[in-house]
Amino acid sequence: MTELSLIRNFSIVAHIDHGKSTLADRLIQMTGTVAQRDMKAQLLDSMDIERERGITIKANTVRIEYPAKDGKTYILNLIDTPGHVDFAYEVSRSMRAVEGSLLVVDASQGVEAQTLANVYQALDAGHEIVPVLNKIDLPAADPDRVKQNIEDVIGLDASDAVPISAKTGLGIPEVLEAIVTRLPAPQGDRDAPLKAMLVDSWYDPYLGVVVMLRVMDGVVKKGDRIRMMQTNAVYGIDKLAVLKPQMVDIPELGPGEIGIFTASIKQVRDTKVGDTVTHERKGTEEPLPGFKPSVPVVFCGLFPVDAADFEPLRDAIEKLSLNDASFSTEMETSAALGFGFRCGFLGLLHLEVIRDRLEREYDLDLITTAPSVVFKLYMKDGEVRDLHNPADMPDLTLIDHVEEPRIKATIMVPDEYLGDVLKLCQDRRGIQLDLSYAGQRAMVVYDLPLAEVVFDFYDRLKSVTKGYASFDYTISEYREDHLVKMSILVNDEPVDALAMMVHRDRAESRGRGMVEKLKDLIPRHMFKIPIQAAIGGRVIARETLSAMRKDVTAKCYGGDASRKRKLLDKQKAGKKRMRQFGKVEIPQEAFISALKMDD
Ligand SMILES: Nc1nc2c(ncn2[C@@H]2O[C@H](COP(=O)(O)OP(=O)(O)OP(=O)(O)O)[C@@H](O)[C@H]2O)c(=O)[nH]1
Repeated sequence: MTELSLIRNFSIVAHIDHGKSTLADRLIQMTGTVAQRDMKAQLLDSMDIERERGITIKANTVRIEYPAKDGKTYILNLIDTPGHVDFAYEVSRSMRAVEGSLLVVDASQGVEAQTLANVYQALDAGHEIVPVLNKIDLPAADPDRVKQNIEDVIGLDASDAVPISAKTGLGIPEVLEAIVTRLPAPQGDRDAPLKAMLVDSWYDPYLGVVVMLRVMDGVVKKGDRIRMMQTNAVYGIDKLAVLKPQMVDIPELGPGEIGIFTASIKQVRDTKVGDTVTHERKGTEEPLPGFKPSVPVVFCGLFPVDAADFEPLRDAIEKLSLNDASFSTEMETSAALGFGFRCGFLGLLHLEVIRDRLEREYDLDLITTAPSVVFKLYMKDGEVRDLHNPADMPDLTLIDHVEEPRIKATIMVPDEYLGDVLKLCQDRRGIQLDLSYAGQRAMVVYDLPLAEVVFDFYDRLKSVTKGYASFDYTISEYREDHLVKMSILVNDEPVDALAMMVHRDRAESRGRGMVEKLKDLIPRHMFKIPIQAAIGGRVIARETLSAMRKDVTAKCYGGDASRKRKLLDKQKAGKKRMRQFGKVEIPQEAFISALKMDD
């Protein structure tokens, strides 16, 4: 057990690519936590295992021993927080497990949207903050400008910011001293009942569920029986360890300490980030305040291209959800796409990560239906329903009104692109809340409907700003708007996977856009195909795909058999990515492309 005054707990907050991982590696290396010659091998090893097992090894969560200039040896606990906005709630909880943060800002770039979002969370958690200016080895680095930028945009005193190069190692000793001298030691009472926060958890195929915790009060030992206060589940601790970054067993953890335990827990779902862990007997009465579970906000359907892949898809989804409590799934049947799953995600990135893993690691060909948010339906009979799938929208006459989730989005962008960004936000039904400048960069804050952002907002933002904008958001509230379900009919039959919720005022233009695109995306058939967009029974847009005249094999003159076969094989391969719908074949890209909005 370590004396409180010799412990420092911290996290690193940064915008993506500003050097958070490089700095963490450097801190580990400089303190000899991993022997110099093992450094590369070891960190790479754990990454290989990570890839191999498909699990997250918390490479950036580490306990470091640091002999400081004052002659004492300190324990520094660095905890890694998920970097993306989708996990904002979990980040904000895990921030409460530490007392301070290093704020890393790229000295050649300055403050970006995620710098802001992350630093605000650290400030909310009551952190002491040490600004660190990274990449000063770059010719473009301008530490003085970026110091000023931190003061202007964040309002944080940056006069004592530590200039470093995580790449060359310059300034790392100063960072270690700053952690000891400028960040506060934790507080806690060793004699009080056990109160610990569940900071993170992950599934390890060999150990089962691994739980990371931060002890606030009391002492936890190997063999103890503990209770999770939210779920009321009781477990016996099998293994208690600290991460250096490899697991090293430890007999007990006292106040201020951070470590991991295993306890024959089956699913990550049973461990809720932010929950309070106490002893089964003589535990604390009072859980840590402010617990709330994270809820999925973006839903989409995942269907196998080949119906025979349904079982493999089910297995893969089960495996992935073992390690991801925030990914929810249920079976879904679609007239157009057959059997699949309706899946819920914390946000768009979360969706992309899961879909990519299913396709890459499990080698599945998937059709993803348009992402949709959860709408709240206020029915005339007083009931309130959550609508996860536009295809399930009840008859309009039964509904009093519909509410949709809104977000508060912060976008930072160089001046010259501001006009395009404002137009993009305006086109997506945005309401401007704030506009300010820091040097050449503008910061705009918009209130936007999440539904308008879930599809291709990031892509559009990137392309109109040539990649120079940074973006971050938080969900703000549900609000009423005039929202209706738009159906798409191909050859007079509704294609449920293409149904979507739209704002009434935009329905015509969206419908027209959709049918025009579908006309290009659906190959011609031997007959004419009407493509329509409709609201209720009323058609709001219509296109007709004319019939094909020639047989594709006709130009083979019937003579060259091998060529003819090749052509047919090619068609067959193409078909793999097609879905038969009634008499019409719709290629899978139609389901995605048709929904992209062109502004
Ligand atoms: N020139 C220079 N490059 C650096 C320095 N620190 C980090 N980099 C580079 O910047 C890039 C991003 O660094 P990372 O440490 O991966 O950044 P990160 O913030 O952890 O990014 P994510 O892991 O993607 O969130 C890498 O290519 C690094 O090699 C530095 O001090 N100088």
